[in-house]
Amino acid sequence: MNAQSTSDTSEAYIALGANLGDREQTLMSAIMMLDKQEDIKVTACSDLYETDPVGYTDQPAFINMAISVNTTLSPQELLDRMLEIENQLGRVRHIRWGPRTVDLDLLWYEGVEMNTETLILPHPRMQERAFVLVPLSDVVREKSDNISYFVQTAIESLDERDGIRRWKTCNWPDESALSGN
Ligand SMILES: Nc1ncnc2c1ncn2[C@@H]1O[C@H](COP(=O)(O)OP(=O)(O)OP(=O)(O)O)[C@@H](O)[C@H]1O
Ligand SMILES: Nc1nc2c(c(=O)[nH]1)N=C(CO)CN2
Repeated sequence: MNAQSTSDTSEAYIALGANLGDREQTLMSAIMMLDKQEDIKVTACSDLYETDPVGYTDQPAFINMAISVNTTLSPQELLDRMLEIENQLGRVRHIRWGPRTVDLDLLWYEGVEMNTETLILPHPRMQERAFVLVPLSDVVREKSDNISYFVQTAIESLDERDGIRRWKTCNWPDESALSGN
């Protein structure tokens, strides 16, 4: 059974990005692969945004999204599943901040702050990235917890919000809502 919202489940937020191959198809595959796991349920999905590359700029535009999940996994277990999915979808690491088939970042995990060699929470660079915060604001809008306040405050503090274009809507779990927008 998929992870439902009970006392042993936690809410987490994941950012997705892609700028190689069929970006939209790859991102939807990643979301479906997460949701198919017994201990992860995807609960909401942002719109899809086309975004100009940040950091290393000589690369194609990205599609960026964010999702919320309920999970019974620990933060590290959840990250490990995300990295497995990146590998299954053919991600190869070349240049830091360079082109990628798919990138999954764990942004925030309910009630957890941590800093290990393999996982930092909340994600250390999320506050400065419009390509993360704008999609994330779609999925935190209805939330009553402090993530919503955190995201809103961070968006207001951004120096730069250009280069982010709404591309398509995503009415998860109705995949057909993606086509023909
Ligand atoms: N919150 C986090 N989410 C995802 N990866 C993290 C996180 N904290 C630490 N990491 C570590 O970062 C490593 C490298 O991640 P990745 O290759 O996706 O970086 P990047 O996308 O190039 O850059 P950035 O981290 O700035 O987005 C991962 O293998 C993981 O162990
Ligand atoms: N627009 C955009 N730029 C980026 C992105 C991304 O997802 N979107 N990811 C990066 C590495 O994490 C570096 N630069």
